[in-house]
Amino acid sequence: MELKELVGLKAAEYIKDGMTVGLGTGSTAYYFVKEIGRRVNEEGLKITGVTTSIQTKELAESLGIPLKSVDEVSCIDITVDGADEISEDFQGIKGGGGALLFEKIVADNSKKVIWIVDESKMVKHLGAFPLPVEVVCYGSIQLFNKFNEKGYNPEFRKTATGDYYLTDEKNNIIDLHLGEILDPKALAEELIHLTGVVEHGLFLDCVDIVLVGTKDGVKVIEAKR
Ligand SMILES: O=C[C@H](O)[C@H](O)[C@H](O)COP(=O)(O)O
Repeated sequence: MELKELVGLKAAEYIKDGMTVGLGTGSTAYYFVKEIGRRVNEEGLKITGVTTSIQTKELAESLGIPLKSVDEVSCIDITVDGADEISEDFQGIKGGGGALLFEKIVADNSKKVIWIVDESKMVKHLGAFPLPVEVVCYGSIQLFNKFNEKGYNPEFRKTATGDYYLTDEKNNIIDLHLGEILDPKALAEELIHLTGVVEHGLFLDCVDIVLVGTKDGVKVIEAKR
């Protein structure tokens, strides 16, 4: 079994009847959502899902998982999501799949957040993975130029056909190729205050449990935040 599938199945064990569950986005979260769908259909599991992207909404709908929007629930019991990088002190980069904005809104409204990754995502410092920054289209070239001046090595995310990538909220993404982020909190603070930046992919002090898929099985790590 693929490591991504292993952690997806393990995460589903945390989900119990009556819960409101944040359904993450990406190729790892896919296995979690599939398993929740299977349990809803085969075991009669009663949950309400809150999705983190149009992609996950379509998947969950196709599996018959009952859904509500984040604004229709009082809070979310557990959110299970993937991550692009997790540092030694459990800070994360997310948004490789472009879903960072909805993912952060859902995570911020969750009592417990679980990230599911394979061991290749566990790093010492964040930054080898390009940091996604979601920006409104108007003025995005000005922001790009600012990032360039700061030496952040920006790159507009493009589609396979060469068009500017658009998020579910119809914003652009600028990926910053930083190499190493030694002070993620300072960077997060700087980015979120730039006019035109909607959100960035630094997910700080956000996760409670990390499930890491290794060749020897799933490692369960309780993160302190
Ligand atoms: O925008 C996408 C999300 O943040 C994903 O959870 C993240 O990119 C990890 O995706 P994957 O499990 O496909 O590596």
